[in-house]
Amino acid sequence: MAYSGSHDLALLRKVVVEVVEKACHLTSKIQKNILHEEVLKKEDFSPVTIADFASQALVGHILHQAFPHIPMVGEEDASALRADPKLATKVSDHVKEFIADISLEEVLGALDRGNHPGGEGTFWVLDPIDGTKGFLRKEQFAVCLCLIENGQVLVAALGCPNLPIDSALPDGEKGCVFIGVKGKGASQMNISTKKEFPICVSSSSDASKATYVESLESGHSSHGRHAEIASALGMGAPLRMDSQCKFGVVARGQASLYLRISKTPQYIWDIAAGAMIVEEAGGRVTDLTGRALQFSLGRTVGVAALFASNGLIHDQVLAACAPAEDSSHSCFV
Ligand SMILES: Nc1ncnc2c1ncn2[C@@H]1O[C@H](COP(=O)(O)O)[C@@H](OP(=O)(O)O)[C@H]1O
Ligand SMILES: [Mg+2]
Ligand SMILES: [Mg+2]
Ligand SMILES: [Mg+2]
Repeated sequence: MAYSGSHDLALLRKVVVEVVEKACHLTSKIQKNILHEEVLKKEDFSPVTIADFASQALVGHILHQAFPHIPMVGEEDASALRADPKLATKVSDHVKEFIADISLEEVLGALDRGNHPGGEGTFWVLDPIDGTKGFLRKEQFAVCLCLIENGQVLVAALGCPNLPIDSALPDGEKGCVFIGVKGKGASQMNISTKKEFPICVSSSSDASKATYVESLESGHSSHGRHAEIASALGMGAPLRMDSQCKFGVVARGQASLYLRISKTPQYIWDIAAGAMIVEEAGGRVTDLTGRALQFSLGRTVGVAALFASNGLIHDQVLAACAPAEDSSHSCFV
């Protein structure tokens, strides 16, 4: 459906793509030589690195300069860095490679811009590195940014520096950005050449011939439950990868289904940008009961289990999910 609000979507798209590209360059550079002491453990034992912090500071600062009145929901904040001045300086030095005159205090302030609670209204949603575990394994990760207005994603970009541009050439050139604009479709851009082309989901309506994709980390979603659903549909083995690259892979038709049956309510920064890009590419994203995801509930989407498909096989997947699904997976609000 065409957007009829007051935002200039073309301008937003330009800024979103440029800032995500910058964050891809920054994070890729850090990924090559990341040191053990540059990785912290959060309270939930998940890792966070200087690259996550630097990426959020860079994106937060640039967006604040361009759109001072739009707040941001971001995964990270500056509290760990305020307690560790040496690490804070490292982060700041990386950001300075892109914004020469930024001060340490501005870097920390830009990071803390991610503390917005979400809900109704207009705000950015940023995952400065999605798939930090993949990032540390030198595998897939994504910089994920979108703008949400009253629960609707207007513009989204997924920067995937390590994803092969052509899925038929897994050892070929890597680095693409998936882009979605409300009502205008989705595209894939090559990070180095800037060449861009429209993408669409696969046209296969035969679930038994479909490829599905899931997290590489078995602790992030239930590989066992996914396998039961895949088996009921007659699907083969999954493709596994970290991060919202999985949404990109569905959006460009490389896979027809992304299953994410988790036990905890999913954060909007892990889902919103990728889900919108799949929908703009012609696919569908819902919880396991077929309800659309909600991005106006706060910092989570309220549900722990969801899937993205090419649309054509969506009802078949819903039917396969239905019999054994534990209702506690479906809604937490
Ligand atoms: N136990 C868990 N259950 C569900 N999701 C989890 C999880 N632990 C971490 N995550 C989320 O899974 C995301 C990575 O997903 P994936 O497995 O698809 O790469 C993480 O994003 P970050 O890497 O940004 O922290 C984190 O938010
Ligand atoms: Mg994290
Ligand atoms: Mg994430
Ligand atoms: Mg993250």
